[in-house]
Formats: sequence, C-alpha cells, structure tokens
Amino acid sequence: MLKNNLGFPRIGSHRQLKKACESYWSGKTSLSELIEVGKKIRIENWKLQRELGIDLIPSNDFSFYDHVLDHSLMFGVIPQRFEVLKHLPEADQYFAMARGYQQNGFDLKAMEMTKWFDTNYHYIVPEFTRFQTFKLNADKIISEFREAKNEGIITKSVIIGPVSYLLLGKEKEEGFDKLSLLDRLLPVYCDLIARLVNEGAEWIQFDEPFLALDINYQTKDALRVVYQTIRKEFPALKILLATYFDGLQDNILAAVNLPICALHLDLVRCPEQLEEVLPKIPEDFTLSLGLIDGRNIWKTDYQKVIPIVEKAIKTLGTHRVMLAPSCSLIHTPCNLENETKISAEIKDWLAFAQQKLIEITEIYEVVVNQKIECLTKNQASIQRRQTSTLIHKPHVKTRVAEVKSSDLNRKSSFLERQIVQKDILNLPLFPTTTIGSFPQTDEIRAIRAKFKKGEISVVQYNEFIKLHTQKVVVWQEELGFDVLVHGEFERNDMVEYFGELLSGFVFSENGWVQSYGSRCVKPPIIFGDIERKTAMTVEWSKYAQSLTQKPMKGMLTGPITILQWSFVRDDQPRSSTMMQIAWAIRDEVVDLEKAGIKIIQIDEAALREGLPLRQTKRAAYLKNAIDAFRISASGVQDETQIHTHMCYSEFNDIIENIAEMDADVITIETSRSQMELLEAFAKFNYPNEIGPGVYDIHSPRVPSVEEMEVLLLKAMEVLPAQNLWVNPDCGLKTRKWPETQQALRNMIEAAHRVRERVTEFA
Ligand SMILES: Nc1nc2c(c(=O)[nH]1)N[C@@H](CNc1ccc(C(=O)N[C@@H](CCC(=O)N[C@@H](CCC(=O)N[C@@H](CCC(=O)O)C(=O)O)C(=O)O)C(=O)O)cc1)CN2
Ligand code: MET
Ligand SMILES: [Zn+2]
Repeated sequence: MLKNNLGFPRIGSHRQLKKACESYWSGKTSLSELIEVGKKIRIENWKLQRELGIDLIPSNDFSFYDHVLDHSLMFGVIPQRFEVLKHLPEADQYFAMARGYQQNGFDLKAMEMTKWFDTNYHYIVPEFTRFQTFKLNADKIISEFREAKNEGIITKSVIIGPVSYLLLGKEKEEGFDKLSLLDRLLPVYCDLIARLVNEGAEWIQFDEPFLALDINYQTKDALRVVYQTIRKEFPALKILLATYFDGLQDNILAAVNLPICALHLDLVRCPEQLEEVLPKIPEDFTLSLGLIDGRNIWKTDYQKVIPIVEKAIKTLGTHRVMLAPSCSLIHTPCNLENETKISAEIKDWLAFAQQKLIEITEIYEVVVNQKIECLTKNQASIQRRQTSTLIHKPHVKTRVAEVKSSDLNRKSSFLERQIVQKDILNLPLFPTTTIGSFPQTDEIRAIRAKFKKGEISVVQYNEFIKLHTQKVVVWQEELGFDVLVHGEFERNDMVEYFGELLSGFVFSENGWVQSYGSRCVKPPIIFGDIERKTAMTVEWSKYAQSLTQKPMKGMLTGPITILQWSFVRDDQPRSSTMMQIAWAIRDEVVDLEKAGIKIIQIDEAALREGLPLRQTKRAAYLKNAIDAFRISASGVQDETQIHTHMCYSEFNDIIENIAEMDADVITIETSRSQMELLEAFAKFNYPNEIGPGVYDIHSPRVPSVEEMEVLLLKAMEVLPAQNLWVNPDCGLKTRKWPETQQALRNMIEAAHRVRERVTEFA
C-alpha cells in the first residue's frame, strides 16, 4: 500500500518564496538568488516527505508563480504579444505574462487570471488561437526531476493532463473548439513523457480534475484518445490519473476504462463514489484513496477512514490501494508546529500539510502493522473536540433558526429605493468610486506588526492609521471622486480582520496559503458558533465620514466570502455557519446606518468561487448564499444604498441569482476580459446599478485614459448609462502608490470624458 502525495505547498513554511519573488521584482536581488530560494524550498520539501514516509513524492508541483502558467511555457503557449520580450531571460518573460510588463517602452497586458475550480487559488488562463502550435520546453520539469534524483529521490512528476490543460484555457479567436487542438498537443505531451522516462521516471501523475465535473461525451472521448495514445507509446509507464474536488459520478465508466495504472479519487468531497467505483475497477488497477482533507485543517477521524481503507483492501488487495490526501496540499498551510499562539485545546484538533502526511503514515501503520496506539491517540483528540465547551452557543443557534421573510427583504423594491437614493445622494452620471482598499504599504504592515508584538500602543497604532486614512480621504477629494472610501488601512485582510473581531474564530501566525503569485492568505479557522462581540467598523467609518462632505462608503465583507475564505468547522452544515455570519454582518450594517453612513458595501468576492462544481448541487448552495447575503443587507432603510463587489466572477450562468441579491449597486471584474461579462447582464436585463471595473488592479500596469474610455463606451452599448458606475476591478491593497495615483487620475479623466460625450448627445 503506497503512501501517495499529490502536491506540497511551495511557498515555504515562512513564505520564503513570496519574499524572494517580490525582492527580485523590485530589483533588490538577482535572478540567481531567486532561483536558489526556489531550489532550497523544493529540496526541503522532498526530504521532509521522505522522512515522513511518503512513497510517491511529487515533483513539478513547485512553481515560481503558477503551475498552469508553467505548463503554458512548457508547451510554448505564449501569446503573440510577448514575442517582443524574446531577448529577456526566460524568467522575466514568464513574470511578464503573469504580471504584465510596462518597462523600457513596452506596454504589455498581463494574461487573464481566474480561480482554480472552487478554491481561492488563481491560475493564469492559457490563451489559445485557432492555429495554435505547441513546442516542448521541458527544462523546468526535467531539472526538478534531476534535482530530486540527486537527493536519491525518484519523484512522481505532476503534470496537468492534456484534456484538463486545454479545458482550463480560453479560445482567443472565434470559430474553433480548444479540444480540437489535442491533435497537435498530444504529440508534444508524448515528447515530454519520453524525456521524463529517459531520466528514469517510473510514475507520472496526470491531473485531470475535469473528470470530476460535468463533462460531455467529446471530452470523455478526448480522454480516451489521450490515454490510449500514451499507453501505446509508453507501455511500461505507470500512469496515475488524479481527480479531485468532486466525485466521478456519471464519469465512472469513462475513468475506469482508461488504460492507466492508478486512479485517484477525492473521498473527502465525495465518499459515496467508492461504493460504485470499487466493483468496476479493472484488474491490475490501483486505487488512490484521497481520504485526508486537502482543503481543510481538521484532524482526520481515523475511526471513520480506516473502515474505508479496509473495504478497498478487501476488494483489491493491499498492493492495489494507495493512501493519499484528497487533493494537492497547496490549499493548506505548511506546518502546525510553527504555531505558538493557538491554544493547546484547539491546536489538538488541527492538522496542516505536514501533519496530514503524518496522518497518512499513521493510518498505514494502523491498517498494515496494527499500531493501535496511533488510533487511540487520534480518537482521544477527536473526542476532546466533540465534547469541548468552546464550540456551542445556544442563543446564536436560536437566532439563526428563527428567520422571518421580512428579515430577507428590503422594505421597498429596487426602483423605489433608487428614486430616494438618487435624491439623497445626488450623484452625477457615471459616479466614480473605488472598491475599498488603498495600497497596504510596507510601512503600514510594519507598524501593524509592531502593534501586534506590543511594541507600540493601541493609541499610537490608531493615530497612525487615522493619519493614513485622512491622507487618502483628502487625496480622493482632490482627485474628484464622487463616493469615497476610507482605504482599509486598519485591516490585515478583508476576511481575517472580521474573523478577529467575531467570536468562534482562531488564527494562525504562519498558516499561509498561496492565493496567486506571491500573494498569500492566512484563512481564519472557524471552530465554533459565531457572534459579533462589538461593532467592528463603525468607529473607522465614522471617523472617515467626519473628514468629508462626500458620501463615505462603509466597507464590510459578506457572509459567503467570510465563510469561503476561512477554514470552516466540519461538525455542522456550512450553510448554518454562513447564516451565523450573516446575522453578525447584518448587525454591523444596521449600526453603520445609525452612525450616518449612507452607502454600505458588502463584499461578496467569493460568491462564484463557492459555487459547487457540479450542476446538481448548485441550486441549494445559491439559495443559502443569496439568503445569507439578503439577511446581511436587509436591515436598513430604503435611503441606505447597499453595494456589493465581486472579482474574477465568471457568472454568466448565475446572473439571475446575482440579481436576486438585490444589491443597489454591484461592482465587478471586467477589464481583463474587455467587458465580455456585461453581455450577460444586458441579456438578462439586469435591473440594478453596475460598476464594471475599468482598471485591472491585479497588474502594476497603468491603463490609459483612452482604453478606460473605450471600456466605458462598450459598457454603455449594452447597459443604460444612468445605471453605470466607474471604478477599478477590485481593491488597491496590492498596488504601489505611484501607479495607483496615475491609474485613478486616468480613470477619473475617462469618466469625465464619457460624461461630456453623453451630455453632448442629450
Ligand atoms: N482572504 C482573501 N482572499 C482573497 C483576496 C483577499 O483580499 N483576501 N483577494 C483576492 C485576491 N487574492 C489576494 C490574496 C492575498 C492578498 C494579499 O495582499 N496578501 C498579503 C497578506 C495580507 C496580510 O495578511 N497582511 C498582514 C500580514 C502582513 C505581513 O506579511 N507581515 C509581515 C511583517 C511586516 C513587517 O514587519 O514589515 C510578516 O508577517 O512577515 C498585515 O497586513 O498585517 C500578501 O500576500 O502580502 C491580496 C489578494 C481573492 N482572494
Ligand atoms: N473591499 C475590498 C478591497 O477593496 C474588496 C476586495 S475583493 C477581493 O480590498
Ligand atoms: Zn475584489
């Protein structure tokens, strides 16, 4: 029974990779220093996994920015516009594709970025053209394989399977289907495999997560062709095909009929599938049981898992079963041992990536070597959690249980509210605003770190934050914004900040998880019933409003997003936890209104991401999610304008649900995709107001006045001008000040130009 790992966090246990990348980008360190940091992380990870007893240790799970972009480079899928950078070191071309490039007279937009399935990880979307060609560049994967081999480890290279790689991409021209590129891509995969086999590879892991999604017969056919071809060319190769994030369901036959050696199943997301898959598994086929949750941080209950392992063994025999995490461990933090502040009682309930690998070994020991003490120890923890007095608060549960329909509805319809709001707010056509945060400078982070360490007092810290808030308010007024924000300088992260103020959460010091590129998050851990202890944002919003006559937006994170970006307790339905958060946010919204705040934004950046991958589960999720948002937003008078914000939202398929949220204004991501999304809003006759992002804030590139004007004109073609707002795609916390100032100045100018045009027409 092999112990199989699908992927290990690559950022380093103390975010070494983040620091090294950012330092290289800012010109402070050399490329060779960056490469060295990467190498060190990889070698540490491999050695660690070997020490922990993992048999199938992954390689090529490392990436300097994103593993999908690595594949695009590996296959020469480089958009034409980056050709002009051919003279640069490959690393710089790579980072240019990820981040855009605005130097030395060049001005290249970054490639699109989107969510990796239902996670908070973002990948760079491959861009395919009709006549797309592929050319192998296997340097990275081969050199990583060799690196590990030098350490005496024959790794299992991890690659995205050809079908999933194509499906992850986007057709940049009309009139072709990306799957039709398979004929040209497959030979290049075969060349790649040949190279790996030549180096001594035994196992290769092909990730085909789409097999766990709703796919059509063409896709199943493509999978068949791919793996038959590979099998034919490499009869001795051990192909492990990994699926994750959901169950195979109607794709079971398609999967088990593939000529592969091993199939990995996510038995955390879909434990039911085992029953159906087991009898269909062909002879000599190994099953990798994904039993350790790669998407959460709770200790595995061995008593629940071991019978599953035994069942698989009974049908297949020990040698045809593997133990594994449910998916790659990049979605969990590295090491619980680095936590010093989580109370001993709660720490006892948790497992981070490293501990999850230990769990695999322990389960193996219990099953194979009857090492019962591992089980006994595990059961004691599980029981301590179940009986802990920290978790349950009856009054919270009661409040959530007693929802009335009036709790879910604003007092009047949108059209009625719009009239009173227009009257009170008196905003011009195309009102300008931003999404909330302004640059979180190193200075601000350093001061917060000092405050957290107790080196400065709360008074000193608050004075410092107030000063920055005041500066940004003055600056927005000077620039001519219509609706202002306070900048969110007091927040470490839009979810962690609220978690810290609510009960039922704990926090790690080092529990970082990669979100995109060098950006990481430290998801709070929800262990118990959630309650608002005191007002969370009112003082900051009141202070910011006191500095200006213009409306100051109150800024909150919504229940869906707080849930989605936390590690959520697994002892009650997620929807119950979401409703508890919804009530806490509602109380805050009402308090903001009482404090004189006229516009309140409730960010639901993660609404789309939380959407189940399988169609059949979507309606139930959406019902709960929309209810939760409505509970949080409906406590106010008609006069109070509720905004919501979503980023990276491919929500063509859920536009009706977005309308049901009934936010007075929604701001959304659209700039990287050139307003493509708006057609969905137009087709649906979306009734409420919309701010389509015209400035892509995920890139340091400064957009010109003209290009934002063009985007606004495009928006006007499909949506009524009186419903349009002008704003960036998302918050500005990750940006630097100079580019932010320039870009926003251009944005305001673009809004003015469009206003003039419209008045000329009128
Ligand atoms: N949770 C979440 N998910 C999200 C987003 C988001 O904003 N939050 N946005 C979307 C895009 N994803 C993003 C993810 C992370 C960041 C981001 O900026 N992360 C920061 C960390 C934010 C943070 O927690 N900051 C803390 C800790 C900062 C820190 O690194 N402190 C230093 C100490 C500082 C010093 O002494 O100088 C350290 O610990 O080493 C703070 O400000 O207090 C980063 O990677 O740099 C942005 C967008 C989608 N998903
Ligand atoms: N209000 C938040 C901000 O501006 C919304 C971000 S969505 C990831 O940073
Ligand atoms: Zn956003």
